[in-house]
Amino acid sequence: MTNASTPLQVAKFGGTSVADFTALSQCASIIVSDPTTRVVVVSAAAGVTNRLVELTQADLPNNERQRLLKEIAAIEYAIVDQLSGSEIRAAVDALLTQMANLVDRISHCTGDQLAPLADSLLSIGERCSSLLLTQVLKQLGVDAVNFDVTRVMRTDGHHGKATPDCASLTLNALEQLLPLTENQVVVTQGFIGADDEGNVTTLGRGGSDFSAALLAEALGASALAIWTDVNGIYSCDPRVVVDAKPIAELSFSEAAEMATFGSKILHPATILPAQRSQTPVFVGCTRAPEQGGTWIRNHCESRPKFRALSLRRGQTLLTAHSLNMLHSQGFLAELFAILARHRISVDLITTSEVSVALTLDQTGSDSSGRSLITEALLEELAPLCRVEVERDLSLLAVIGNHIAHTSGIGIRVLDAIGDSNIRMFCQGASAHNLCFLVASSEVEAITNRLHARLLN
Ligand SMILES: Nc1ncnc2c1ncn2[C@@H]1O[C@H](COP(=O)(O)OP(=O)(O)O)[C@@H](O)[C@H]1O
Ligand SMILES: N[C@@H](CC(=O)OP(=O)(O)O)C(=O)O
Repeated sequence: MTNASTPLQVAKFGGTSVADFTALSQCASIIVSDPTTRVVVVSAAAGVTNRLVELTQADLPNNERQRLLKEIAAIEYAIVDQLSGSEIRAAVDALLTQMANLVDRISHCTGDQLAPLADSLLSIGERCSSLLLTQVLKQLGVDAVNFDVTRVMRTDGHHGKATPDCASLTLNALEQLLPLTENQVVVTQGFIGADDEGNVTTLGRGGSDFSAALLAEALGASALAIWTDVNGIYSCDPRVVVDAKPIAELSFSEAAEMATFGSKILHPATILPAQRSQTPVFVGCTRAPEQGGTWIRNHCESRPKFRALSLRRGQTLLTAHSLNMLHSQGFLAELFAILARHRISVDLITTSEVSVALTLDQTGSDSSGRSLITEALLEELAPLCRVEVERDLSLLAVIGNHIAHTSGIGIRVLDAIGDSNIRMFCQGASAHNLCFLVASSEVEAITNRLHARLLN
């Protein structure tokens, strides 16, 4: 643990915050404005990880491959061109050469070799950003050092969605990273780690928030700041509800519910380490830090009945039908064991006498972007039950406090849903949310009606 008299803040900057030279300069001025910011975690520049994900496909046509490589190089060199010194250009050259070599190896590889190469390739975006931000800071006269996070972020070997080993991370971070913070600002990468053998792993899409929260916990940080493209957490995604309101203060449990139910602003796993270590989390806008943002803490003054709406698109409803389920024991255990073998965790669940409907947890979904429902899974389920899969659904969650114990909520929610068809409705497991699945084509209209009725 750090000494309480020398507070250390971890700041994380997301993709849009490191997208170009102007954005990086804004990150630098935020870092400089608070001398307690000693550890900085960065994501890949906006659009880079999406392109790298496309490049992980072994069968991508060569012209597509070349186009994507050029687009990534253009993003990184547009920043390098604004920096002085030949060393930074040489360092970026080396990373981009490594990227091209990995893409070439991926195009010739099959089976099990693909996943480790894909993670090494995905790591290039974050590696470029940390190099570039370090240089921007140095040019401002800040003593900054680029730190390879794979030295400390130990994970299991599950490529694409690796699980961090918090005990190893803490030991490594206290030994190798913390001492550097005494005299320098340490700039490092989110999203990536390494297994016991040193192979690069990734924590799942959007995983940089999670990396930053884990590092903050490991270092005993006084606060974690998540800098992004909005000035805090709103009562709903402002891209969906234009009159969504910023929230000044949230409790850890409210923020965790929001993140879990799809508020993209925070990776779903971010709150857990912060809550465990009681590290306050600030969310603010890199472009406009003076506007303030949202503080997430253990206790907060207000505990409104309705706090926010979260929506998660791209949901898949899997319904397993089997007459063997009727009055039998162990059917669900068998079903869940198969799902567990395929590393799928179940999100929502409802049952009838002969069927069980469930949605799959896409928390920090696999970096490859592949569907969780694979042919191998369906083959294994076939002898147990008939499976029906429905796609293009969205999950809408009402997040608040003591919702389960408040009369009259159901009617208000159903009234806002109107004539639309609901594919699943869940309430009761948590006292603080109520959620339902609807067709994706209708979710925005329903969200706006619900926001107007419950949150305006
Ligand atoms: N409740 C919410 N409040 C604020 N932003 C939200 C919310 N839900 C979703 N978002 C979206 O999250 C985006 C920021 O997340 P993300 O794009 O992952 O940022 P970054 O790249 O900085 O990590 C915002 O632009 C906003 O559209
Ligand atoms: N670059 C990774 C990790 C990440 O967290 O990015 P962002 O902070 O921009 O959401 C991704 O796009 O998944």
